[in-house]
Amino acid sequence: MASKDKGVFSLHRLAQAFKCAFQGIAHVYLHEKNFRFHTAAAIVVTGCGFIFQISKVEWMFVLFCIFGMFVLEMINSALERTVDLITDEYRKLAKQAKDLAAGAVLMFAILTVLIGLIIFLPKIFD
Ligand SMILES: Nc1ncnc2c1ncn2[C@@H]1O[C@H](COP(=O)(O)OP(=O)(O)OP(=O)(O)O)[C@@H](O)[C@H]1O
Repeated sequence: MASKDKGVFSLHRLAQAFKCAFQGIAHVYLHEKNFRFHTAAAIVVTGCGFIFQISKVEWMFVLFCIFGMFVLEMINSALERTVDLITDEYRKLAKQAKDLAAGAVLMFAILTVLIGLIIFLPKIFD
């Protein structure tokens, strides 16, 4: 019966899903300083995009980096909370899980910096 109900489209359920998603975004913004740092960086980079009048394709790369960073940071935070929910003891697997997620964020941050340099450095020197 419950699985049947899930298949039925409901505006109320859709609104609930959006509400939960926005609560997640508000939570990560309020509780994760890295997320606030990414937000500040995103505002600066967006400003630079307008100042240097970057092309449509460059905007696509910039937006991909900005939203990719937000998404990864949120997944990292979700994983940290999940691990903390499972154990508050020191566990090798808990360390690996958290370090892997942090490593994924770092990898994307490096990509973001490289793309930023490729787009903005030539314009700065022009
Ligand atoms: N239960 C645990 N067992 C083993 N190692 C852990 C455990 N919890 C955390 N660690 C280690 O401590 C590091 C920091 O963990 P923590 O949960 O404090 O994340 P953080 O990087 O401080 O998070 P934030 O992004 O919120 O600053 C992890 O990357 C991991 O190496």
